[in-house]
Amino acid sequence: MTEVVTAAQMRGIESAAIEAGAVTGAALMERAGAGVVAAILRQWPEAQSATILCGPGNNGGDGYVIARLLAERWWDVRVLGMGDAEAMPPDARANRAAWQGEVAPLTRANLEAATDTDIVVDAIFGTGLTRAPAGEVLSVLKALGDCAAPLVAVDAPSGLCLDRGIPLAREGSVPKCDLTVTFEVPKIGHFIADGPACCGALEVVDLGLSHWRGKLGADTTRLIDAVPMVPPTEGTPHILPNFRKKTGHKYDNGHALVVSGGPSKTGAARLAARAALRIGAGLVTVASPPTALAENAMQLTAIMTRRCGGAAGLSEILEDARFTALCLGPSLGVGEQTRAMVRAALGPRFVVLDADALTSFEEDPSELFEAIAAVGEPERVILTPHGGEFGRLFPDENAALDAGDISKLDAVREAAQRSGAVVLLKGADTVIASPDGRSSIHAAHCARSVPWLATAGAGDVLAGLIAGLAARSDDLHRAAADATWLHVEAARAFGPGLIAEDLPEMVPRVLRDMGV
Ligand SMILES: NC(=O)C1=CN([C@@H]2O[C@H](COP(=O)(O)OP(=O)(O)OC[C@H]3O[C@@H](n4cnc5c(N)ncnc54)[C@H](OP(=O)(O)O)[C@@H]3O)[C@@H](O)[C@H]2O)[C@@H](O)CC1
Ligand SMILES: [K+]
Repeated sequence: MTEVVTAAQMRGIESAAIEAGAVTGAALMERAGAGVVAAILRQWPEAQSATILCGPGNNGGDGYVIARLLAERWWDVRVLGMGDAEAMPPDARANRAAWQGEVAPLTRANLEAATDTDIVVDAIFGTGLTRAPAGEVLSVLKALGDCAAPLVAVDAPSGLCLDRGIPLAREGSVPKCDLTVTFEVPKIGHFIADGPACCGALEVVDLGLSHWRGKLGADTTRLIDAVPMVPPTEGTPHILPNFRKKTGHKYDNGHALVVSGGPSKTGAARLAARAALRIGAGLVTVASPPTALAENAMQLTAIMTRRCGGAAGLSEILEDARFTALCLGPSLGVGEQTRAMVRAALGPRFVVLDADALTSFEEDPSELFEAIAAVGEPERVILTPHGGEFGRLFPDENAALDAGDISKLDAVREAAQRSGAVVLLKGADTVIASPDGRSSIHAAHCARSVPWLATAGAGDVLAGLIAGLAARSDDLHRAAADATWLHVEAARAFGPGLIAEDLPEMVPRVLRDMGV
């Protein structure tokens, strides 16, 4: 998996390399600018002219390198620059001085006058954006949205916070780019919240800093491959070992239990159960209230059924230690009976709590967190809320997220610490965080965009995939990350028209195509 970093971590990598004498800032800027030029030439081989918008810092410095390199290729290049050249950081100042052409002021009027350009390059702000753009530069950013020419962002669409993926000014203040070219390693803001929609396709230019990247802490966020990058990442070898079943007895691949709701509320559990079986749990059983047993049994074949009378019945079933993972919540009903079942479920096995198992603790989430803590074994429980359920369980984190004070990543990390559980917050940007500090992001954007996955029951399937993988795994975070990837991949493989029942049926094809 690829790491994704904050702006501060990126600065740390860059300055460690420079301080060690391995590279100069000027050389990095040249590599960065050359990387953007190469990406532009690949993407728009017919283009001949560009308007480069250069900011007052090193992002602007990259812009001056790009202007020079394109002019050397006989492109017609126009530069609009912001700020006083003397006040620029040294490498940027040197590159501005090396630019032989004119630098017109970066104003909305000058941008709108540049109608005859093939490409517009946004090199106004990158990782150094510290506050909301205002005044003339804000006006320029808004006007960029109306540009007819393709828009290429250097490191980031200007105005986007690369830690939170949100505009630092108000909505509409970050241009929607066709291509974003970032450096060395993608930033968190490229993948969460508004980031992917603003970035367009994302390309990463290697600056040769992998040695210093390797010194990032263990709590660095991972990107769940395959990522929406250009060119597309080839293969997904890291996933293979986890998807491959153990040769041997069916019990060697675990036994997943999915708890069903009552009569006419049983479909969600069956969807989850089928997903768990398809992803390779050795056995899957649906625990059903007696009143819904016939309804479940009539629609299940390879999946077994067990009569389960409430929390006491569940405890009895779980005396069989061969149940290695449990999924509980889809269509289970909200209330004390579900709370009691959750308490009964927590124990020496992986437990996926979804939907009603989460909402049932809305009045007092601490009751759930105390029950999880009482199990004593870390990383045994995963909570898989959508945005609404997350707000019910973690109102403080959710309020800070809504206010833009913290990123989705940090909100989920805090939720993992607060709950003592792995937390997976669903969305087109899915974030997973564990109490041990690990975090992962999956962005279903660009080539991996699957709007048709927003369909009834898709969440139940995800819960089942996690339970099925966890049943034969020893790492719940990893199982959740791989299930998230597979969920999107199955939706991509089916395409538009998808309904939740189709997702488990696509799993064999996806696994086969991966070479599992
Ligand atoms: N990391 C790497 O390996 C490499 C990084 N490289 C490049 O460097 C970029 C980072 O450069 P950077 O640190 O100079 O920051 P950058 O984004 O240019 O902005 C800072 C300037 O903007 C200003 N400013 C900020 N907010 C503002 C606002 N709202 N409104 C107005 N002004 C505002 C701020 O002013 P100040 O806050 O100082 O008053 C300062 O002048 C990075 O994104 C990448 O492109 C490559 O060259 C080489 C390899
Ligand atoms: K930029």
